[in-house]
Amino acid sequence: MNQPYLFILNPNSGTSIGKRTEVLQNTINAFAKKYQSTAKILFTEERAHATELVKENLQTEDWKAIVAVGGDGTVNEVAQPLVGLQMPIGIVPLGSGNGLARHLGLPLTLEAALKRLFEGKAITIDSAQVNDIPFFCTAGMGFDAYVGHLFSQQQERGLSTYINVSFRSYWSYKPQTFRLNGVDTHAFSLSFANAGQFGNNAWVAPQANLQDGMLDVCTIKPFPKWYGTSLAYQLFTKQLKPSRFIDYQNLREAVVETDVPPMIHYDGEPFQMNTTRIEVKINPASLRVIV
Ligand SMILES: Nc1ncnc2c1ncn2[C@@H]1O[C@H](COP(=O)(O)OP(=O)(O)OP(=O)(O)O)[C@@H](O)[C@H]1O
Repeated sequence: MNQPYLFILNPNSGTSIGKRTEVLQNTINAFAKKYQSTAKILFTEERAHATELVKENLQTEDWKAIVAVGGDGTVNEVAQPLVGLQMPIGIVPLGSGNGLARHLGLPLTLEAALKRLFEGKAITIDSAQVNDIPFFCTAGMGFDAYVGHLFSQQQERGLSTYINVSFRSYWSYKPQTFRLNGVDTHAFSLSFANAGQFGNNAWVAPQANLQDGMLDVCTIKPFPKWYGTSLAYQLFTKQLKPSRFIDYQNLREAVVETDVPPMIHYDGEPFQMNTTRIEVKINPASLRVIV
């Protein structure tokens, strides 16, 4: 028998996990059996529960990997306790955006993702943190954080809800001023990219590399409304590049100061900071992930 796998499923991720828990469990067990392994399957019950489940179960067996079944928020919660450890995370990307999985080129359907998991190899990637909150895909302030906040308040998740919320927010959102490494920066959004995309193939930093020990910091400056369509086109065709509205910096760390504590997002999860000084930094080669 091969080493067992621990699966953590978030029934709230994406649009389908909660509706087909039995099928998911049966499929995971069938794959484990096919690869002469076993699977322990646990479901999260609330926000942050995945992190607790990983901590409680980390030492109970000689796991081959701990697998997040869900979106970037679930990956974040499962990965947090694995930073700096040899234990790899596996990803079955059944969330709404699946930014990290898409960047890594992982399959997005259940069967294909499980096949890759059981046949894949572990690589080591960078992780990052915003103050003391780890993130693995992207974090940011401004428009992205605002959309993340509104998205989290919707009943339905999934891509269509995300587009709807983004489109509605676009008309009312007012750019803000951030002091980025001592420089006053009036911005529509400020994004810190470990991976290159927010999810749903919205590539905010197409050049981002998960193994270069650097963050790609993307400032989208305030732009006229007519530029919005062109910006969206560039974002979704992986063609965003420096221009009079877009600025990139390649940094190991950044300090952002604001007048009032900002709303941020980390891996799409909205979070209201309680401080006006935000430090973002990269932790090179700190997470093993099966690809
Ligand atoms: N049982 C649960 N009930 C409600 N919310 C939960 C539960 N378990 C976890 N959560 C929360 O669900 C949220 C969404 O999870 P996740 O990010 O994986 O899905 P998603 O937003 O659909 O996908 P993505 O982040 O890729 O767009 C996270 O904030 C997570 O903490």
